[in-house]
Amino acid sequence: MSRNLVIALPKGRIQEESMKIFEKIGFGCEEMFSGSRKLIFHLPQQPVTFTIVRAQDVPTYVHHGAADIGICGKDTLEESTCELYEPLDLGFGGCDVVVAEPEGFSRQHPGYNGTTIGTKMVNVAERFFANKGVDVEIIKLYGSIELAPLVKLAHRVVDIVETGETLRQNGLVVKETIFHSTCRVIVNRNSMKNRHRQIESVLEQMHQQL
Ligand SMILES: Nc1ncnc2c1ncn2[C@@H]1O[C@H](COP(=O)(O)OP(=O)(O)OP(=O)(O)O)[C@@H](O)[C@H]1O
Ligand SMILES: O=P(O)(O)OC[C@H]1O[C@H](OP(=O)(O)OP(=O)(O)O)[C@H](O)[C@@H]1O
Repeated sequence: MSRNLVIALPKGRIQEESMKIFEKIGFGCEEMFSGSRKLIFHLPQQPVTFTIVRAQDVPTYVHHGAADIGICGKDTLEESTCELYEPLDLGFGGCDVVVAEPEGFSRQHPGYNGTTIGTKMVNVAERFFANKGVDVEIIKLYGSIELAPLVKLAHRVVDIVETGETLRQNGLVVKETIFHSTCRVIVNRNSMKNRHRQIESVLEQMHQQL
């Protein structure tokens, strides 16, 4: 008998919605909803295993075949260098990836050339500015991105905006939107071939819930 279908669920703000969509297609797991600290859950009635993975690591687990299927934001996929299938847009987890700056900054410095950019999303930022043919210095950060321009670590940031509250409370404004992001289902390339019927059926059922 083949091994269980392994599904990588993202920890954090998109975890609950991700679990809910699987619950709706009959892959509910009470223990997983109960605040357990376990990172792996085998469904009792089905050949399905869930793993709990940091959102940014989901593409890596799926790319290497440690999971057959995963859920993560389009922003995470754009940042990742993994080769994956991305068959379904789930619609939730909506946010924009933007260039933001202190209010009024562009009146004095309208261009990007010679400026510094603070961001978690180094690959996205590099591609975006390279496509514009401008020369910027990118500074890799891991969080509190909006702080960077306030303390003169960087002129601007590339970051996620959902409600806009973090920008507002820190006196920043959007200069440009790079793209809109929503959560996607991703599938390992070999799994898509070797477990085609099973994965197609899961995708079809998920699609029906949207
Ligand atoms: N306000 C938001 N901030 C960050 N991500 C958001 C927001 N709203 C929706 N998202 C989506 O949720 C996904 C997961 O975000 P989450 O903060 O849980 O994980 P993460 O980006 O890996 O952060 P962390 O470094 O805290 O683990 C993002 O990749 C993005 O697609
Ligand atoms: O538009 P909003 O609704 O305010 O959401 C956007 C903020 O949320 C995220 O930060 P997060 O909470 O993940 O903090 P961190 O970057 O410090 O990890 C993101 O990096 C923005 O700072």
